[in-house]
Amino acid sequence: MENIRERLKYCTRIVVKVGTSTLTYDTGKLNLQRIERLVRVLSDFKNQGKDVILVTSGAISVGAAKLGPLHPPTSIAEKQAMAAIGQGILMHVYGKIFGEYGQTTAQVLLTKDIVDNLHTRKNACNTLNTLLSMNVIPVVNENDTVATEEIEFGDNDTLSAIVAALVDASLLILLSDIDGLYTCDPHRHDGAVLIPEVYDIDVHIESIADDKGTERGTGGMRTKIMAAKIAGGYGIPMAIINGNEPHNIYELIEGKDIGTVFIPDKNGKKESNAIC
Ligand SMILES: Nc1ncnc2c1ncn2[C@@H]1O[C@H](COP(=O)(O)OP(=O)(O)O)[C@@H](O)[C@H]1O
Ligand SMILES: N[C@@H](CCC(=O)OP(=O)(O)O)C(=O)O
Repeated sequence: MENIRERLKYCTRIVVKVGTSTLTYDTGKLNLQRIERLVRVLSDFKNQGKDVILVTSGAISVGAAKLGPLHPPTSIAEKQAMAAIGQGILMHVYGKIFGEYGQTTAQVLLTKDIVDNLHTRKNACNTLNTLLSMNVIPVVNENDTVATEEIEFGDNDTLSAIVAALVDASLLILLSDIDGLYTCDPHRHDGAVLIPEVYDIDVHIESIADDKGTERGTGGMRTKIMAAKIAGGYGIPMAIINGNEPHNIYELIEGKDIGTVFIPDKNGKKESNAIC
């Protein structure tokens, strides 16, 4: 069987999703050391001629931390307000650090209704692809300030898979607080074993992915499996690797045995921009 990991080095358009627990400390504030390392790796990929799209979480956490511990969000409106505060801080930090490596970033905020509607989906698609043609790094998040239940993705794992489809990416990487998909949640069970490759997301795989993640993450493994299904449907491989050391992305791309790689169904659509 062809080694999918060997092929990862040829991926030219990469979507990287980073979650709140990877981006922030327990204080809710940004882990600048880690962000700097991540930005350096992604900028290096740009210098190699690859297209890079960053899907970032963290707006609510960073906004709440800015207001201080006396203001924990208690309602949806407060979370939305905190996202409005935090999103600006996130973009300022990304803009500054990517700028130090000569890269230009652009903020793209999406909600589910935008992607569900043919007309607005086409607009999102055109904007993302035009930014990439301009050599810009789109920095994507859910538009939390307006997202309520009916129009939200609810988690950035799913959002990142949709974004990967919108730009016809060759690889989606989820940076998690764990090394990949295990036979059961290692935080709750002993004897969990890492699964290096998944060829078929069947009921067994779905049953081992728990939705209870860490306190600061959303969705646990279940939303990551949903993301792998969406990406796989468009012929896009997805990897889950530990984001504690952004250098891990190099190892993955070099074909090293790291994380879990979901191999897409050969019958996946894989028409160019099939979703648009
Ligand atoms: N089968 C599984 N394998 C690995 N982790 C799992 C599994 N089931 C549930 N999890 C949980 O999912 C968590 C990762 O998801 P999450 O908390 O949403 O954080 P993030 O989005 O930052 O990766 C892990 O820390 C782990 O506790
Ligand atoms: N859009 C939200 C994060 C949603 C989300 O999926 O968070 P995470 O599980 O940390 O990737 C924010 O920026 O705070």
